[in-house]
Amino acid sequence: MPFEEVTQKSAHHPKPVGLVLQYGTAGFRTCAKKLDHIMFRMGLLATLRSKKTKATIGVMVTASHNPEEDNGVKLVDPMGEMVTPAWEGYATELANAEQEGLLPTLKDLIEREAIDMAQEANVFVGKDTRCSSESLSKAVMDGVCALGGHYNGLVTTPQLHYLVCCQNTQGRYGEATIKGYYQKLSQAFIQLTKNVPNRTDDQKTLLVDGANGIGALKVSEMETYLKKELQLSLFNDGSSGKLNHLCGADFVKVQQRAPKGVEISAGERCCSYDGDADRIVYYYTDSASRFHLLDGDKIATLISTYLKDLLTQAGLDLQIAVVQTAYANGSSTRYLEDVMKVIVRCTKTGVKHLHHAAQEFDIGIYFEANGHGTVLFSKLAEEKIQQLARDSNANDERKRAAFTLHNTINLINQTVGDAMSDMLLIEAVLAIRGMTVQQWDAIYTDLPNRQLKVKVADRRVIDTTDAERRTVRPEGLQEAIDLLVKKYRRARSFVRPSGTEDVVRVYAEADTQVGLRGGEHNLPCGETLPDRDSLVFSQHAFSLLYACQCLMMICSYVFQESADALAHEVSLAVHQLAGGVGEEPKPL
Ligand SMILES: CC(=O)N[C@H]1[C@@H](OP(=O)(O)O)O[C@H](CO)[C@@H](O)[C@@H]1O
Ligand SMILES: [Mg+2]
Repeated sequence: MPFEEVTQKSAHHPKPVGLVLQYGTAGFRTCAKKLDHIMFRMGLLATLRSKKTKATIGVMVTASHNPEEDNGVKLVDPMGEMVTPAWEGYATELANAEQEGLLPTLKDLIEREAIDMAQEANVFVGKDTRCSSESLSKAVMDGVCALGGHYNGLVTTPQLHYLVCCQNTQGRYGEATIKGYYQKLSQAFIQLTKNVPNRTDDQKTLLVDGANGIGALKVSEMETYLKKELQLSLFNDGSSGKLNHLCGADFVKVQQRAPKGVEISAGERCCSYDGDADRIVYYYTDSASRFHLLDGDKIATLISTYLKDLLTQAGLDLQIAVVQTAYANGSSTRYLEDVMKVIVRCTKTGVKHLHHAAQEFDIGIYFEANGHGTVLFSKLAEEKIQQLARDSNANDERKRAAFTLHNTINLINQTVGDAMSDMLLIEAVLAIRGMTVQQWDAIYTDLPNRQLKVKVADRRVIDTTDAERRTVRPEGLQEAIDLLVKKYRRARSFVRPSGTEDVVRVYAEADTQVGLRGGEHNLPCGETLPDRDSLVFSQHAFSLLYACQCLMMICSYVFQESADALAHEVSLAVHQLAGGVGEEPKPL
């Protein structure tokens, strides 16, 4: 009986009494030391899910952008998507059963789901480069072995999703090997860029910050397949630095500055992956050394502009939508709705929510502002594109557009956001449209924004609604936020409990000086800007150019200061009304 083996093996992976963890935004995630029993149990659960679905299931051991000391685990369903919500619930039940309750919980689950235990099981296990991932993935394998078969390997999260999908579609999505993944993506990239006239060396080179993680390893493996059509300068490749430390997509996005360890010259195109390479952000510095970030919102805009134009050229009537979360910059939403006239949806944070919403459209482009996203094509959309590419009566322009769309589909990892696939797509789009990173950046201007974290005793006291844009609990918090937001123009702020860290996240954006305290505003370099009144009166003394430059600088710092001030004030409200622990948040 397999249950005897479960009992025997689970004794090697004991649960610390009383420890309660929840399957959150991206599975279980916490300090690696607390996860051994969770891994074993997720091995068991994945095997049951495999028996239930009669398909290969994936288990990924990673804590993505979290610090090196953390780890985590999440399950991947047969088509490469996140595990279905009911099974997230089972995961939490199984994880929290005390040692003696494990077997009854397992048996109860088998009964509820009517699982045929004689059915074969197949589980792919992936892991990132964290030190703890080695032993934790072995714990998963122990769980799998107690009930079924396995696969093991060092892969990025999106590679695992891809492998699972290929395996369960009998190769229709691609070959279920890492080599197959590199070949599929590289061939599509080469096809897309081969006819681009005058692609300069600048367009063919890109700086990549690998966050000292698995993405660095894997992107250098892929480079040979790209046949010099894209040449990468890889930084933070894991040879010396620490995973995600002062580098990687999350650091760059949240800190709004370049990562450590990357030598950037003015105007050079750079990108950063996160720790498991399912996110990407781009950036550059201008000639005045100012940092410019191109995040998930800018990526979504670039890709939707590209796809919309291709559909027009192809004469295909397919509905495009962009899915965002509350973290999307207000300027991006406005641009997409008002200028591009595409449908925009807002969902809760977490890729599973965005992915689900994107599936409702012919072409659903989803990106979290942090750079996690991809594009989904419905079956109908893919068929229409294929048909047109084969149609001998269609004119050359339409057919060319259909071929380009077909190669674009092959370049995209539709199972989940994928830094490597997204990077190739962005590079192809920039090449095809002959755009520089500065031109891309200029499509719209981000509203200054700030993200902060507040420590509270129990973050579950915060309950949200309206895709997390408003709080319903604790009492008085939303009213306080509303009052604070009113002090600023074009301002927006919301708070929500994180699903991956023990903090409450605060987001604020604003574009106006209204509500700022008067007096001096200090630049980061320590210089003092004149206050508003003296600026107005002293304009006569300035040359026009100098006045404009000065004004632009002031605007940029003052606007940023509004976003910072609002974020700080909202953090204080959270601290006061939601059980903040430790010192009150300090102004930035
Ligand atoms: C503001 C933010 O970036 N939140 C991230 C973060 O979730 P939180 O629930 O906010 O901790 O990690 C998730 C998993 O990687 C990612 O999907 C999400 O976008
Ligand atoms: Mg990640």
